[in-house]
Amino acid sequence: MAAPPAIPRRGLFIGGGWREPTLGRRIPVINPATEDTIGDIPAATAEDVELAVAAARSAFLLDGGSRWARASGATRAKYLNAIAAKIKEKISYLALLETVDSGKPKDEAVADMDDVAACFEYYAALAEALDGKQHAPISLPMEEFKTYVLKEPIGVVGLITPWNYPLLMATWKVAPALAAGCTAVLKPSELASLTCLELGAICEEIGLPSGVLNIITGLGPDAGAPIASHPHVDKIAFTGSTATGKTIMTAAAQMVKPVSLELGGKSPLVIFDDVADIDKAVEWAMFGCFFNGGQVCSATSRLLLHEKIAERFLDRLVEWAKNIKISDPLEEGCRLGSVISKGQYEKIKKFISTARSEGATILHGGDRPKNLGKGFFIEPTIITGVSTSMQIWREEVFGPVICVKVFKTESEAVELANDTHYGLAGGVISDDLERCERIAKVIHSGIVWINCSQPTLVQAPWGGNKRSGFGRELGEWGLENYLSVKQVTRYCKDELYGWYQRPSKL
Ligand SMILES: NC(=O)c1ccc[n+]([C@@H]2O[C@H](COP(=O)([O-])OP(=O)(O)OC[C@H]3O[C@@H](n4cnc5c(N)ncnc54)[C@H](O)[C@@H]3O)[C@@H](O)[C@H]2O)c1
Ligand SMILES: C[N+](C)(C)CC=O
Repeated sequence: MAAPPAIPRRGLFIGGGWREPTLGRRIPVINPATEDTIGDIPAATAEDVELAVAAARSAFLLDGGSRWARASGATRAKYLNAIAAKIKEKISYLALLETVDSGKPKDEAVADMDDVAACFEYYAALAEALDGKQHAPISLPMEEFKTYVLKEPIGVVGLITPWNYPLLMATWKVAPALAAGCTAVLKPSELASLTCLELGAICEEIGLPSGVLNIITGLGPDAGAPIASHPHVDKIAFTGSTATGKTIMTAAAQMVKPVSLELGGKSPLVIFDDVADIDKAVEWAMFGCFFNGGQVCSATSRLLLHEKIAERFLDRLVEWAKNIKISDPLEEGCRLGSVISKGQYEKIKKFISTARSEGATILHGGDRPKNLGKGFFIEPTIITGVSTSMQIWREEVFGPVICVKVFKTESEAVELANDTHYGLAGGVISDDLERCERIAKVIHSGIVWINCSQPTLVQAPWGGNKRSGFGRELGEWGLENYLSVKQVTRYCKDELYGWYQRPSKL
């Protein structure tokens, strides 16, 4: 088993340096796999947010913006590539920190850190490409005007992120925001902030200009809310629960501040009877809801099985689920770690007991694994006998819990797939590709996977519809989130425009 890493004691990262929170408060860091307190993080309040926003604003405006906001994209790209290089250099350490902070298996944390570095590199390339996209001419049907477009950074952005992929979800915002020329205040989740604070240390090491990225840790209402309502924060990008998303949108609305919201989900995975290889489909169903302990916004937690394969499929699913290595996430080969916190553990247990009391069947799991007396571990859980009015069908669990329904026809499958207020993702597994394409068009979601579940590609747009939020991260859409489009129009004839009559010369 890998040795647990040393936990650094960090302050808030503001204006390129470290400072203790104004009120001196700190929040304990608990390793969810052992329940041990392993360190603490600063608990920022509105006073610290003031300092961070002021640092970000002055970095945005410094020297007329020539140091950052109006520097060439190529200049900013050098910093983003330098951050990526440092992440790669420290990958094992960062992955171990993420593991003990979040409870996710070490192998998953390593993959997350790879994705973090790749995301910084990707947006470095887009920052460079942005230089060539400035002054793009607009074709006009007249000659007296010439128009071109500038893409400018929105300003100071507030980035508020969740705990399930702590550094990766922060990176999905930080990398494009900095590539665009914005300056930022990042507020990661109080439940997992360690790697985000290390990002501050990396920015310091590579010499990122002071104030370009500020990192404030603390509770949502104390440190997140003042960012959302701050008059000098020009945009909020938020990933988290639908409930918090609504609060943030309400606060931002008071200043007509733009927001992008990546919220929760209850995504379907539809599996047809024509699949030749049942095990291949079973593995994707597992990946869709047990990866990261099911604490994935896009988890395909509603499994829809064609009646002809349902029994066979569920038998195999249970066999595969029994075979998952559940252990301390630092152990080699671990494939299911603990969930993030005691609160989340209890919430998931409550979802399972409510499903049981509403008449569903717990086909597999539902409890703490017998070999693990400590830590917030829950077995991979498969629930059948579900009706569409049950809580387990309607609400996001954010844990390793799949609920299953059986369908007879393609149209019934589509109706069930769309029977949700959410609209983040969905998947279909069938050997009939025409059918897959047909279903991809009619699932109401921002993402559809065919013959898989969960691949996340930095080049492709990510985001949802309905109560899963709006706006798209990743790809070129992720950069547009942080850019404002300005038209510049010039009158270019020597003559008068000629609308008003020239007064006679005296
Ligand atoms: N759509 C996506 O891409 C995506 C990705 C990851 C997670 N999520 C969603 O995130 C949720 C789980 O994450 P969570 O429990 O950290 O969510 P959460 O809403 O509890 O917290 C998210 C962030 O908001 C902050 N916050 C809380 N209250 C606040 C307030 N009043 N004002 C400002 N900030 C506040 C928290 O401190 C945290 O940093 C799930 O619903 C999941 O689906 C979505
Ligand atoms: C997209 N993903 C899976 C990395 C994070 C969503 O929770």
